[in-house]
Amino acid sequence: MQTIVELRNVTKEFQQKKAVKDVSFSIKQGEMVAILGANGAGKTTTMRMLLGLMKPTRGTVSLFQKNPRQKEVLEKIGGMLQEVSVMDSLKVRELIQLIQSYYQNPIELTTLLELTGLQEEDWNQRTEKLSGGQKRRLNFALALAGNPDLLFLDEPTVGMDVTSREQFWKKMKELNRQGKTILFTTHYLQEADEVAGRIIMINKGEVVGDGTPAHLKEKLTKPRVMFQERTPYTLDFYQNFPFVEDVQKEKDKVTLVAKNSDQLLKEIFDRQLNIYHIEVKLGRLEEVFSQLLGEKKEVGNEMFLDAK
Ligand SMILES: Nc1ncnc2c1ncn2[C@@H]1O[C@H](COP(=O)(O)OP(=O)(O)OP(=O)(O)O)[C@@H](O)[C@H]1O
Repeated sequence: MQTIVELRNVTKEFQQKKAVKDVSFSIKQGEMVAILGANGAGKTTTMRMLLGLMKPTRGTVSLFQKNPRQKEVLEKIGGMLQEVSVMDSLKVRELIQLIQSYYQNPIELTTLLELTGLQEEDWNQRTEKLSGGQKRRLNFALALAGNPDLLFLDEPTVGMDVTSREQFWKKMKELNRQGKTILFTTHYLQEADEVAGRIIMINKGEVVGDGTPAHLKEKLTKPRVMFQERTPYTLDFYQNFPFVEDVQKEKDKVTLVAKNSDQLLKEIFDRQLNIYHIEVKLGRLEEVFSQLLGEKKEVGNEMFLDAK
């Protein structure tokens, strides 16, 4: 597949501060890529340079082998940035139609409604009257309005409720299957793990990890052997078991963090433990993060990261 996004040795400095340091990566057509990193890691700055909204201090950015500001490129890309700024005096429909008029093959309005979850009754609303969630949907609609081949989404699901988030990713996967290339940032590790084919991790302006979620987890986490007990064993028993690094036990459900999952399984079978539903799983993306980025704190089921 063709390379359509390329950063070569890109550095961005603000006064004395280096927000992005010598970053290089490329993305091929059809990829769905998540850029992850703690607050202030340089994700938005990278996104802005890709969208041609900001020039790198050094290095080159190209989209479709061209400068991101060229008209042929702008016609093929769509972007949704964190801050929601729309033209207040227009109605939703007028604004979308205005944006569509800049593109050669805009997406059909009904398809756009369906993709973005905007309701027909929102259509004639003035944009300043929309709620936060509706404004994000409108922003998403504006990113998609020109039927772009390449989409940039900066924290697209912030502020969305769980159902909206699920629906959003379902649509994104559909668009990706149709061949669109999607690059997004998020702080929700679980959604990156579920939807991204590739994760690029940025820490303090530098790329510190790049690969499929499975590849990163294989490389940087310990596997888990999980099962249920028929006969209860004590925590001590598991802690002293060969090839076990850590133990989590909740009622009859046991998770053993393995130093070596094949050897651990062999020991389990040799000793004929009275257990069932045995599964081997890779470690979690959160661990990849703590390995690569340092401190973390948990909020609900998701992991948010503190910049060090
Ligand atoms: N216009 C600017 N002027 C000065 N410093 C800036 C500017 N934009 C970003 N920075 C700094 O560059 C660094 C990277 O910021 P950036 O917004 O790219 O991070 P981020 O990874 O997107 O963070 P977050 O997850 O919080 O959105 C931060 O230290 C930030 O303060």
